[in-house]
Formats: sequence, C-alpha cells, structure tokens
Amino acid sequence: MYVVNSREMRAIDHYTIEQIGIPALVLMENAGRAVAEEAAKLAGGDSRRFAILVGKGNNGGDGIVAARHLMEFGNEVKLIYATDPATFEHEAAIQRDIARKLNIPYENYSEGSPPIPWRDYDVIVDALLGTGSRGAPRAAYAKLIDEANGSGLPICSLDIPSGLDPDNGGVHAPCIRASCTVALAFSKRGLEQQPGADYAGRVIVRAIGIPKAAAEQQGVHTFRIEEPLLSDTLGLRNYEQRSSDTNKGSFGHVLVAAGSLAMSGAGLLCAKAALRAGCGLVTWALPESWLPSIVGQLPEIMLRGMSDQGLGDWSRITPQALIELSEKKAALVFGPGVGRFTDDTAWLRELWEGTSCPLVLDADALNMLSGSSSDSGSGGFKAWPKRSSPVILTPHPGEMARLCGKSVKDIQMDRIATARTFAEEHGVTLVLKGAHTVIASPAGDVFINPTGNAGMATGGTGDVLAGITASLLAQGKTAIQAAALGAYLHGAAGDRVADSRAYKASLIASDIIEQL
Ligand SMILES: NC(=O)C1=CN([C@@H]2O[C@H](COP(=O)(O)OP(=O)(O)OC[C@H]3O[C@@H](n4cnc5c(N)ncnc54)[C@H](OP(=O)(O)O)[C@@H]3O)[C@@H](O)[C@H]2O)[C@H](O)CC1
Ligand SMILES: [K+]
Repeated sequence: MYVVNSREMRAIDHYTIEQIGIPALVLMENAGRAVAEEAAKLAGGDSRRFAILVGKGNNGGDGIVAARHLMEFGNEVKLIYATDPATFEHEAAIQRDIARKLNIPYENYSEGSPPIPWRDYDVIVDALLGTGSRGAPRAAYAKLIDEANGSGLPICSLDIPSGLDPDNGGVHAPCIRASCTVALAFSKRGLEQQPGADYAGRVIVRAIGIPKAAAEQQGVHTFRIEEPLLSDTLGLRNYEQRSSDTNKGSFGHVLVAAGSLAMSGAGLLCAKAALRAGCGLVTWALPESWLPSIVGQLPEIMLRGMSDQGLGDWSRITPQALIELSEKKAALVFGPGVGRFTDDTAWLRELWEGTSCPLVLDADALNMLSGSSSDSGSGGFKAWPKRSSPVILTPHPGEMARLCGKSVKDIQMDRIATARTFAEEHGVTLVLKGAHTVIASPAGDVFINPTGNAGMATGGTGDVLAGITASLLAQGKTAIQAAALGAYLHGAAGDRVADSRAYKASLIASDIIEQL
C-alpha cells in the first residue's frame, strides 16, 4: 500500500482532478461517505449523537459531507465550525451551503466560546485539519482539540488527527488523540511513524475514487508492507512455496560470524534464527576458546572455531580466516555480540573488500562502520570500494545516529527520510529498526513494516532479525526482499508470541524464533 506525504497527496489530487477529470466534489463526496461509515461503526449502534469538528479547508468540507451521511443513517449530528463558515471557500463553501439548506444544526466556535457540553454527544468526528495543516494548531482549533481530548469520547479523525505533522509523524501541541483515523485514498507518512501512529489509533484506509495509477504516475515510492505488497511490489509471490524435489543444498548456506565470551548468546540466537528462517545449512564461526561450551546446544548447526589466542573475542581472529570460510557461503552475517577491538574498522574493511558473499552487518559491525565515518577526511565508508554483492545494514536508532553523526532525536524525527537518504547515498539496503521499522533500498524505495510490538524491545531480538535476514538472502531473495520480508516475519512472529501470552512484555528473543 502506498504511503504519501502532503506534497505527493496534493500532486495526486491535482492529477486526478485535472488530468483524469474526476471532479473534486466527487472525491469529497466519496471521502465524507467513507468517513461516515467508519464513524458509525465506531459509534456501534443506531441513533447516536455526533459532534463534527469542522475546519476551513477541504478536510472540513469532507467533515460536512460525513455529517450529511451520518444524518441520513438516522443519527443526530451537529457541526462545530472552528472558523467562521462565512469565510469558507471552494468545495468547503459548497458543502456549508448544502448543510444549511438541509438544516443540519451547527454552531460557530471561537476562542471565547464556553466549553462544549460533551455529554450531549457519543462520538466526535475530527475534521479540523488534514494534509494542508501547517505547524501547531492555532486559536480556536487548539482550544477545540484540547476540549475534544478531554471529553473522554471516542474520536474518529478524518485523514489525519488534527495537530499531527502529516509528513514525519511528529505531533504538535495539542494534537487529537483518535480512536481511529480514516485515511483517504492512501496512508500518510505521519500515520506510519511514531508518535503519530499512536495518536492516530486504528488506521483505516478508504478508497475515494483516486486511482492507484495516480500514485504511480506521481512517482510515490514509499509503501506499507502487507501481504499483497509482498507479492505484487516486492515480487515475493508464494514466498513459502518450495518444489518437493529439493535438498538442503538448494536453500543456501549461511555463515554466522558472531558472539564473544561475554556475549555468546548473540551468536546462538542469530544462528538459530537463520536456521528457522529456512536456509539449508548454518555454520557458526566463533572464537575457538569457548566453542566447547556450545557443543551440543545446537545439534543442527555446524560450529567453526576461529583461532583467538585464548582471548575468547575477535581481536586476534584475522579477517582473512573469515574471508576463506565465507567462500561458497550464500550469505554472511557479521556483528552480533562481537564487541569492539583495536583497528576493527580496518578489519571490517578487509572483510568488506575480501569476501564476495552478500553481507548482513549488525550491532558492533555497524559501530565499526561508524568508526570509518568519524575518521575525518576519509569520506567514511561511502568511500570504500563498491561491492558487487549486496550489503544489508540493520541499525537501531542509536546505531543509526552514530552512522550518520546525528542525535537519536534527529534520526527519529523523520525515519523515512533518514533511511532513504542513507541507503541511496551509501548504496546499501538499510533496515532502521524500532516501532514501524523502515526498510530502504539503494534505489530509493522505502517499505514500512507494520508488524511487531513493544514487547520486542528486549535483548537479542536484533540478533534474531539479522539471522532471519541473512537466511532469506541465502535462499536467493534480493537484498530488499530479504530485508523487507525479514522484518515483516520477525514482527509477525513477535505478534504471535504476544497474543499467546498472559503478559505481553514477557516476550524474549528465543520466543520469536520458535514462532517463526
Ligand atoms: N483536494 C481534494 O481533492 C481532496 C482533499 N481531501 C481532503 O482535503 C484535505 C486537505 O485539504 P486542504 O484544504 O489542503 O487542507 P486542510 O483542510 O488540512 O487545511 C486547510 C486550511 O487550514 C488552515 N490551517 C493550516 N494549518 C493550520 C493550523 N496549524 N492551525 C489553524 N489553521 C490551519 C490553513 O488556512 P490559513 O488561511 O489559516 O492558512 C489551510 O488553508 C485532506 O486531508 C482531505 O481531508 C479529500 O480527501 C477529497 C479530495
Ligand atoms: K483531521
């Protein structure tokens, strides 16, 4: 499903109206009708009382149409205008006039108005501000939003919660806290990123007559992952189907280079997850001095002790040894639990240049890359030679901040833009983890993952994701397919765990592997 920003939505509206010839009033009618249906569902019954909060633009126009349909459905409605309706223009003015002729009750609300008697209503429809909203809600809009949030009533937001930044998911003060949001035609970036996603409640995308081809025509290349998208846009039709005439050699051999004495679990989780995600074989390369303690724990996984001079870490293991081991492997995941060591950035560069294996770099490997970026004058790892096989980076916001030389706050402010820019500039596939993981390809496509839950914010889940992703790569998926499907399955497995437990926060990383 397409996810648009306000500029793209304006261009799509314009194209639909001017080039295709669907009149704006038709789109508005469809929008208002769709919202009326969803708001009626939210109210859950007949003859409910709706307060429709109306702003001066097209969002308000949609709200007036919704009021008309809600009234036709047999409900009581009242329009509460946040701006003097005499000042309305274009389609919103036409809807205002229709509402007057139909004697739809209304009141003009201003900063000086007394509080609305909310006990007279069952549901609020928020049609104050949509994709034309700029900055924090002003004057009567702000007061009305505060009042609505304080009313305790369920709120159905039209297109976006008023007060939300439609483009980056930031929320202004105040911002409507909706029970549900009916996004018109396409989802909006602000609904797919935190904290906006929390303020939007359940997001329902409703068609209003704008053809999908209009988004394609306008070059929208941000998507929310869902099953149809996996098959159509990502080319992963029947991704689970396998020919019966196969053997373990058909599904790729993953090399996991991970873990040190203090963090052996990271390697264990990563290797196990890789195997569960369907590759044929997994070899786990680990410092040889603690290999004996692992023997017997993972009967399906091959172990390879790397000469570590008894230190238990990666500081004495040579990149050359790993490069040799990576020959004939279908994917190499490096980083989980390896720790940092002297000259590790140069070490990683040797691996980068020496292996032809598709790479998944996670955890400490990302910090090694950041070391390269902070090496002033070197141009960072952007200046490293281009690889012929793909690289997938899987940073959490902290690691991403180090990679970009920015603060976590800056990264989280616009995760979509950050991930896209980085992937394009560095020619890598990037998985920016966190709520609504963002996956960006070097070509500039961005996929937002809807699966997963807060219980997954626990040690080891990142190691599991890295293992799953490498496993999918080894099975012949492209980098963007492996990254997007990996994040989707990882979250879906996490959701299954959460659903099966009395206490959702009890989830641990191993549970995810078992639910794959
Ligand atoms: N165009 C179409 O065919 C369709 C659009 N749909 C709906 O339209 C909105 C977007 O409508 P738009 O009119 O562009 O914008 P808004 O309704 O969001 O806001 C318009 C005016 O509100 C004022 N404004 C902006 N920011 C603030 C603020 N922070 N506080 C107070 N007021 C604000 C501003 O007017 P000014 O004169 O004050 O500058 C805006 O002009 C979209 O979301 C859909 O709901 C339909 O989907 C049908 C098709
Ligand atoms: K709104």
